[in-house]
Amino acid sequence: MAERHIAIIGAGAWGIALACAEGLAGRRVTLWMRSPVAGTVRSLPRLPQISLPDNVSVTGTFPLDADLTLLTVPLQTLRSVAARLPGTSPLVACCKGVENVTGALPLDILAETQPHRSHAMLSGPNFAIEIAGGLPAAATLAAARLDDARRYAALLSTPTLRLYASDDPLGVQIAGAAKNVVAIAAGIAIGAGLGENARAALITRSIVEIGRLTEALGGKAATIAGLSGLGDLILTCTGAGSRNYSLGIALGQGETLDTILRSRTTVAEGVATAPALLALARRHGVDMPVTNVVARFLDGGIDLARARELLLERPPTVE
Ligand SMILES: NC(=O)C1=CN([C@@H]2O[C@H](COP(=O)(O)OP(=O)(O)OC[C@H]3O[C@@H](n4cnc5c(N)ncnc54)[C@H](O)[C@@H]3O)[C@@H](O)[C@H]2O)C=CC1
Ligand SMILES: O=C(CO)COP(=O)(O)O
Repeated sequence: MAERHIAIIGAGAWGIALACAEGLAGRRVTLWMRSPVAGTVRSLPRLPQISLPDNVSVTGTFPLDADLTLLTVPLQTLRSVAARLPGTSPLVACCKGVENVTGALPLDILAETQPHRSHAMLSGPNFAIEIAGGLPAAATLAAARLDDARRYAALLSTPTLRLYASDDPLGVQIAGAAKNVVAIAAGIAIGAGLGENARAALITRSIVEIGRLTEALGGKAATIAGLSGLGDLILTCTGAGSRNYSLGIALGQGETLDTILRSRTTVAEGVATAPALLALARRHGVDMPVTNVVARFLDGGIDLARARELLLERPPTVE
């Protein structure tokens, strides 16, 4: 079989990690970054401890001839980057979130900016540093047509990164966006000293609200039990490496959002996604209590004491 060429757009932690995984699996990889690079670059600022495999080239020019193009820029910048992409290869969104201004999901943005190309979504419980280090992991590759999802999953799977195909891109996108918001809630619970029981309750109840929104938008609630839903909730709501969870912990300990954001250079997608996800749910008449508390707390509408009450004091209904 001819050598496969994978283009990766965005050289943050996730782009670097996927470049390592694909490069080590023997594929030719072109990793695009917005700041021009000179000469042969083997390590990049977001994961400085990682050395890129030889078959990964880093460039400031958009690649033209890839078999598949992965988009690994932060969700809020996806539209501006996708609109400039040349070529015809299928596009795989690897970013998680809801666009703040428009309420668009990743594949809505690709449909608007690149209407003539095929689109898919990759999402799952995957900390970049572990993927870059070749540790075993799994994720979901979803496309509207299962045949496409299978093809792209086969093209991208590696001996250590197992990709499962899905024909529910909507559910996978909602799950990937919502888990970052829930991770902030889980962090707040732990940071505020509410305990691990409280966190487990939050994670479990969030599955219900994410499933409700997914169904209301035409997706499958069962997707939320998979890698992009439950899998990523477990990782992000308990893993110390999560930026959303650690941001929540700092908030729960009383730090202000401004101070936390000023001390960081990496993206915590849940911050911009929380209000957009809540607005999306409201437009569809879906109640999302966990998302509601996170969005209101982040915008200063409620204080920590009220957030704690709201997270834990809803009258129990029927499970
Ligand atoms: N880091 C992780 O473990 C994982 C991240 N993701 C998702 O991948 C997406 C990217 O996250 P990370 O790579 O971790 O972020 P990061 O914070 O490490 O890096 C973001 C990168 O995007 C670049 N960037 C920012 N604005 C840009 C623009 N307008 N045009 C071009 N490039 C721009 C930055 O220079 C930086 O290199 C997010 O949606 C995140 O949720 C998904 C799975 C795992
Ligand atoms: O999406 C991720 C793991 O699947 C990364 O989570 P954070 O963005 O919270 O670090």
